[in-house]
Amino acid sequence: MEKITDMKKRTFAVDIDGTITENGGGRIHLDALEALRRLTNMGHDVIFVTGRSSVEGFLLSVFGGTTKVAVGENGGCITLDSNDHVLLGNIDECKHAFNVLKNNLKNVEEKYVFPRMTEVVLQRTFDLDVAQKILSENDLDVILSDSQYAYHINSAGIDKGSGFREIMKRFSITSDDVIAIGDSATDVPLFKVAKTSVALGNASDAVKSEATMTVSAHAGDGVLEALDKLAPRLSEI
Ligand SMILES: O=C(O)COP(=O)(O)O
Ligand SMILES: [Mg+2]
Repeated sequence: MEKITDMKKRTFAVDIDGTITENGGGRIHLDALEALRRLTNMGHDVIFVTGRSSVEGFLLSVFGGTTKVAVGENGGCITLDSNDHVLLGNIDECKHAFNVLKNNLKNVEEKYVFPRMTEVVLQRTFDLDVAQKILSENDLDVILSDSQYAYHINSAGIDKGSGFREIMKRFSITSDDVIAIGDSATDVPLFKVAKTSVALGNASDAVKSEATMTVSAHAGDGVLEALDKLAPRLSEI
């Protein structure tokens, strides 16, 4: 397992819900956030990549003291500053897919979240496989995914991996330098653009099988366990 003992700059691509939050309510695991701030102070980049809005991810980076850029909307939007957003997805085709689902399936309801510019966020109140079948029968080229907190309808080709690749292009980051940390299926595309990927203890076996390493602790405790394994020097500063 790779250890960060050299001072080569790394980029940590970190999920939010189920990764640095303590529970379904979104409360931040403060020790995990402090460890991520320490990594930033050491000269590494720590970038949140989330299914929440990119504004929430950006604000967390400001208040948390990590790198001031965020990928949100499950890869659909990047926020570079308070009024600088890069839209990578197209919300109209997501809204059309939502209406088709609503007309063909019971309990398809939007989730009340912060406003989205590129995707539709749904409550986890219907069978995902049945919904996927309806979308393909209607030739709707969108992605329906489950973060364990919400279902997301994103444009075709839009996921956390494509969103983070946009960051990598803009900041000349190579996969070798990326360490991805996450808990759910929506993080798997992000794992695939990283040389090192960590699935937390609360991740499913399917998600764990897609990561290069797993930890036993859940959420924020799992982030601390992973950083101890990857960056033992962290505790020395
Ligand atoms: O809003 C969600 O779907 C959960 O977001 P996450 O990608 O930070 O886990
Ligand atoms: Mg998550």
